[in-house]
Amino acid sequence: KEAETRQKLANVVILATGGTIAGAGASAANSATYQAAKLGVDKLIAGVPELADIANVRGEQVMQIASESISNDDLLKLAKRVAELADSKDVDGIVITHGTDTLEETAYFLNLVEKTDKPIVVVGSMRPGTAMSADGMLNLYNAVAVAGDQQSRGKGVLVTMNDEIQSGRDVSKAVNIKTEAFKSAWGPMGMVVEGKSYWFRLPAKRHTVNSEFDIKQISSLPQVDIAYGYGNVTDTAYKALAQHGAKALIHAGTGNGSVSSRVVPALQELRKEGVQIIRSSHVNQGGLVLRNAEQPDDKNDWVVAHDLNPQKARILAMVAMTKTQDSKELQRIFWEY
Ligand SMILES: NC(=O)C[C@H](N)C(=O)O
Repeated sequence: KEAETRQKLANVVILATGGTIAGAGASAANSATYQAAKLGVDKLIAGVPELADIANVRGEQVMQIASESISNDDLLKLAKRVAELADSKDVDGIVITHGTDTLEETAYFLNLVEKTDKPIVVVGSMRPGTAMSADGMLNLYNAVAVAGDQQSRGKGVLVTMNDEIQSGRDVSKAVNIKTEAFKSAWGPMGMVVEGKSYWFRLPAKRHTVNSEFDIKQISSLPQVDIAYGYGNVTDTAYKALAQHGAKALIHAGTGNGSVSSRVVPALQELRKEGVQIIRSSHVNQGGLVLRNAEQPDDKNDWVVAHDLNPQKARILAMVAMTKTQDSKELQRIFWEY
């Protein structure tokens, strides 16, 4: 009988990368002071015995780091392992445990390059497992539930935090310290409660199986950097980043992606030298940047990041530039993904 139930349950692989969900503090009162990336994946799984009721779960430790230190090479390594597992007949869904600081970047990267409709769910926590009211156990339980659910197929890479199912493309860490940290300008796709998913929306942008990008064809990512817009800004950072090899610069602009008059000439010059200039906005939620509003993008041959925040725009620019160096193609990709 038990063997029969096990056969019916979905096979979910948990790929652990570190972060606060694997963190440990000195006392239960330490909800914000702790070391990230301490616990191994087997301990994470053992900490939530209820996982065995909803899926056949096994774990792999892909890396053990705090997510602010994730590099492009780490992204490639993780994405390639996800692709291998997605190809495997005995894997129904994949969960990635991850630090929350760059979780939105990894989730968007996977959303662009994984050619599978199997559920891929990225999850983290705001408090370490040693803290009072730790959120990691429930977030992980929900992630496994969503990854093992047939209904989650073909909806792009997902993020489960704070009982919500979010699109990996749209979601962003908008708040720190609190457990309600992850928000999307366009709202969550659904809720997951007591291991059951409730869906309300679908993503409108191209992802996973409908993406023109495939991790199996990507072996390295071009250097793309971000420079920040603010009052009294100079062009120093932009020029320095280009000098140090940036192939594209994301302008984390004020408001509508506006650019200071002190910076415009340097960006026009850098574009002439071949660096792609991509205007995005650093407003907190929903920075929609329109082409030729604020700046004459057609004349400057610049690209706008659509609704992508600067860190997500960096991810898309890197992926896109593995295929094209043409600014018009880049702009098409920014509209479509
Ligand atoms: N809550 C967290 O996971 C934060 C941690 N610094 C990380 O991103 O790894």
